[in-house]
Amino acid sequence: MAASISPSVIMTQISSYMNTNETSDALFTTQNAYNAIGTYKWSIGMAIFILVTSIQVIRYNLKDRPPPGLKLLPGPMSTIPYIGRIHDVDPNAPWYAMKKFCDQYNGIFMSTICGEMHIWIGDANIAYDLLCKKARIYSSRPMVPAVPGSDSQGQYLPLLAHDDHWRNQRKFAHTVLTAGFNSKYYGYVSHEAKRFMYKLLLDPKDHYALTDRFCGRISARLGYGSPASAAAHCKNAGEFIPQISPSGPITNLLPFLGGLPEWINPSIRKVRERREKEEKLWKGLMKQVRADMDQGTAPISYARTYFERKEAEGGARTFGFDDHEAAYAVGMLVTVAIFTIGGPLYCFFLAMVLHPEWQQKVRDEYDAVIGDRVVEVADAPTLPILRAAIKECLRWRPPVPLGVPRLLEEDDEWNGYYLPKGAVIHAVDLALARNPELYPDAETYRPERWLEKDFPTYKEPLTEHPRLMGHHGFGMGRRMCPGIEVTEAELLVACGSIVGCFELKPPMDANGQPKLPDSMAFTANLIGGPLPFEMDVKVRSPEKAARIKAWYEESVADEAAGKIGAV
Ligand code: HEM
Repeated sequence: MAASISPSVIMTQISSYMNTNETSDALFTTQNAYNAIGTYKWSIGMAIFILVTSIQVIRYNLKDRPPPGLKLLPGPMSTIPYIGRIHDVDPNAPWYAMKKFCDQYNGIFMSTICGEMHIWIGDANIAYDLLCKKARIYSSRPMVPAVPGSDSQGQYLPLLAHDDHWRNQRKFAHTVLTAGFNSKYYGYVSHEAKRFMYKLLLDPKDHYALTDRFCGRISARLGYGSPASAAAHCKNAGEFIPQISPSGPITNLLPFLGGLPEWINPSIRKVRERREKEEKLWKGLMKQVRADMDQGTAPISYARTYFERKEAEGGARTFGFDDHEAAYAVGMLVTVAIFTIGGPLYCFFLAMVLHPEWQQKVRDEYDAVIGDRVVEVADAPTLPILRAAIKECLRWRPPVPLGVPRLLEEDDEWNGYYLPKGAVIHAVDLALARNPELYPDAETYRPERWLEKDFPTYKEPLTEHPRLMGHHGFGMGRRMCPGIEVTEAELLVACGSIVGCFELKPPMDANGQPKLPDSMAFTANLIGGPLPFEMDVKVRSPEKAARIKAWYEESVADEAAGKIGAV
């Protein structure tokens, strides 16, 4: 996604880029033929850089002029023309500055980043006016500069332009996710929660990695019917998300560097290598599912659904795509569900450590309603306190604080302002989540805002509300997130079961004082979550520990008996 720029991000990245020795190590030690280039490589590199920059600056000065009668949106002055505003934006959390500017400019402002216009929306009504009412022209995505062809090669659904690849993949996602929802995700979620708790019991300090792996295993099961690829998917997801983030490769900040050879811009090589590995992984898994289907042993999965539909249609282009695109459609759904759910799940643990009073309320509800078993997806209506504690995490620390960027496909006008074709549009979720009228005391974690009548966000009946569906954190209009229900299911089961069986506390320092985690220490990625923090995870009683062990053994036996995913 085209990147938001920040002053220090650019300076830090440029300096680390200029200092890297990677180029010389990789290519210039053994091949004499390159010696001459080696000697002048920085001169050549600088010459190319200056040439490309000059062309960009000229183009920038000629485009985006408003037609008569219209004006450009207001926005902060650029400290360095063309590059964009480059001070007072924290490179590790640019969303705070963007939220501040949204407030300063009454909910919408523009900035220029490397000659490209970015429009930032921090008001839900304006976002609705543009992204929903004018969905025809506001539903595309810009290419991620560091991932060439991200919008056009029929690969990554969330990044595709508003085209037939997107329509086909979106339909596929809707089909498999709805089937999963209707079948309560085939029991995969509670099945994996038993393993998660057992592993936590054995190794309570490993909570960060276990959280990631829990999401990866469910995702791999849903995608391919087996958790075997979970580790490979977690690794790929962990490398993919920085590569599409402003804080990732330098190309996302200075897109014209994407045109340079790999020896000048080594980040291009890293992206290429990850994509090659990912393609091999995803195509290999599709072959495996096909082979398991031939043996009659393939559990239900997105991949099996694709092949079954293809067979039923006599081998035609099912969902409008070939096997190559099908591999991407499945692989991307598996990948995206790891970091999107993993971040809020870990954020829930953070909130529980910082707010023991809410941890106790969630636990009391578990004791009263669930008693002595793992939470199931079907328990949702009876657990409003748990749902409120989860939803408040997504509002308090939005996992996609800048939204996922859109690309404006035609020139537009809004309230006398000119919004040019090609502008990158961001609905800044952090700003929406801090609306003081909707969310009084917005900076504070207060799940009661979803449970008590005197809050503007309260909704009845509590058997249904609060729920994640309809929350602005999942976007809006045609590109709204299709993964909301599976998110609800995984968070409900994992958060409820873990607080029901364990106590989550801050560790004590040498003076016996609690070492509270930093509630603001989050990843710098476009879609993120808390950085690993210290947390004591203690099982509530020896009886609970015995139950967790028994549940796990049952789950292993169920798996061995072929009961899991046997649809
Ligand atoms: C807390 C969890 C999640 C959050 C906060 C979240 C948020 C978002 C947001 C903000 C968007 C962009 C919407 C827009 O442009 O208006 C999006 C798109 C998307 N999400 Fe999620 N998401 C989550 C979980 C998931 C899961 C679990 C999946 C997969 C099953 C998923 C799959 C997708 C896909 C495929 C898109 C692209 C849709 C399109 O471009 O048409 N998300 N999500």
